[in-house]
Amino acid sequence: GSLQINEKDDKLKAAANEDKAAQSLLNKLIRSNLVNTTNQVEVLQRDPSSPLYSVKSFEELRLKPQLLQGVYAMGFNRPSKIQETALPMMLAEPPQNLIAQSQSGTGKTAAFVLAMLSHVDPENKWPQCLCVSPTYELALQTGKVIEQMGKFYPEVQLVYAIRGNKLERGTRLQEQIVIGTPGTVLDWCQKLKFIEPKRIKVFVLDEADVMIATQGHQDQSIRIQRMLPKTCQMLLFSATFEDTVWNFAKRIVPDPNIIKLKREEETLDTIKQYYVICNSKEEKFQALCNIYGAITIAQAMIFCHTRKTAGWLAGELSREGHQVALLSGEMQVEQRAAVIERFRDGKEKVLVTTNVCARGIDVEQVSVVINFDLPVDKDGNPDNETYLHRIGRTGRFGKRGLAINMVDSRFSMNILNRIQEHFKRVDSESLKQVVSC
Ligand SMILES: Nc1ncnc2c1ncn2[C@@H]1O[C@H](COP(=O)(O)OP(=O)(O)OP(=O)(O)O)[C@@H](O)[C@H]1O
Repeated sequence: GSLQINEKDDKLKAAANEDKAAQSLLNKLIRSNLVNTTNQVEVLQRDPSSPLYSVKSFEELRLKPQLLQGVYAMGFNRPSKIQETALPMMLAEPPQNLIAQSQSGTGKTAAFVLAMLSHVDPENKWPQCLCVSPTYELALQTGKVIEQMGKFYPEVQLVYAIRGNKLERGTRLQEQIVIGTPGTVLDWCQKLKFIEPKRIKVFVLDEADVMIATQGHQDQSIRIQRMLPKTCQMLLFSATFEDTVWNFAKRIVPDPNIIKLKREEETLDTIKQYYVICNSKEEKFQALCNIYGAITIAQAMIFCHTRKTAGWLAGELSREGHQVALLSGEMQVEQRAAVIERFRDGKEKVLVTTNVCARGIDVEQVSVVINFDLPVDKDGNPDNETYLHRIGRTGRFGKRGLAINMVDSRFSMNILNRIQEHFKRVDSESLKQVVSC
C-alpha cells in the first residue's frame, strides 16, 4: 500500500517540478523585454568595509570593446536594476562570489553571461566558465544569450553539456564556456574527463529554485562545485528565495555577497475590470465577438477551464477569421514554447489557453485578458491568486489594462462576487457590467 502511495507522490512531484522548469522557460519566451521595477535592491556585502560600486552605464564597467558592442547590439541601453550592483561585483578583481535573487525578467541571465564572457581568456583553448541549468531547454536559452552577446567576440566558443551531445572518449574540450545540465556536466568533469574542473574560473548556477525542485540536481550540483578550485568565482541565481533555496545557495557559494530585489506587488489598480452575463458558452462566444467588434484589441489572452472548451473556442474564433494560438496541457514543452514565441512575435493576436496550462505565465505584454471561465480551484472555490496573477500588473507605468469576465450561471456569478469581495479591500474600482446577451 504505502509503496504505491509513495510512487504516486513521486510522480506527482516529478510532474510539478517539470512544470516549474517549463513555466520558467515559457516565461522567458513570452517576455522580450526587461520587467520594469522600481523596487530597491538589498545588498549584503561579504566585506562591508569595501566600497560598494553601482553603475548607471555599461561604459563604466570597462568591458572589452567587443562585448560592449554585443551589449548594444542587443538593444540594451543601460544596466537593469539588478545589473547596476551585480555587474561591478562580478567583474571586480579579485572576483567576488555572489548570490542574487530577483524575479524572472529582471536581467539576471544577461548579467552572468556578461560576467562569463568578460572573464574568459580566448587564447586558452580549454573550458574556463561552467554554467549549469535545470533543463536542456533552459540551457539552450542561456546559450542563445551567450551567442548574441558574444557575437563580436568569435574567438570565444561555447559547448553544450547535455544528454544528447555525445562526444568521443578521450576528447578534451577546446571551448571556453560550457553550459549544461547537472548530470551531464558532472559526467564530463568526473567520469569522462572532457573538462578539467581545476581550470574553471567561473561557476554559474542558474535557476537555483527550479534546480532544487528536481530530484538529484542538488547533489549533482554540489558534487560539481566540490571539484572546482577554491579560487573559482561562484555565482548563484534564483527567482525566489525560500529557505530550501537559501540553504542550497550557502552550500554552493562560500563567502557570498548577496543581492536581493523584492518582487513588485501585483495590484489591480490600473486594470479596468468588467463582466458580461450570458447563459451558455455559445452566448459567451457571441459576447466575445461583440467585444471584438466594438473595440480594437491588439493582443488578448483568453482563459478557459478545460482543454475541451479551449479547443472549441479556438476553433470558433478561427472560423470568425481571428488568428488564434492555442496553448494546451497535452502539448510538449517545445510545442508550447513554439506557440508562445509566435504569440510574442505578434503572429497571432489571440492566445486561448487553460488555467492549468498558463498558471505562472506572465502576460505582461498583453493588454486585454478575458476569463472565458473564471478561475476556480479544484474544490470549485474562487482562485483569487490566479485571478490576480492573470490580471494584475506590476510596475507598468501609464499602461492601463482591461479584463473581461464571462459569467454564464448563478454559480459563476457567485464566484465573481466572491472574487470581487476578496479584492474590495485593496481596490477602489469595482467591476462593471458591460454588455449582456
Ligand atoms: N540592461 C538591459 N536593458 C534592456 N534589456 C535587457 C537588459 N538586460 C536584460 N534585458 C532583456 O530583458 C529580458 C529579461 O532579461 P534576462 O533573461 O536576463 O532576465 P532574468 O532575470 O534572467 O530572467 P529569467 O529568470 O526569466 O531568466 C531579456 O529579453 C533580456 O534580453
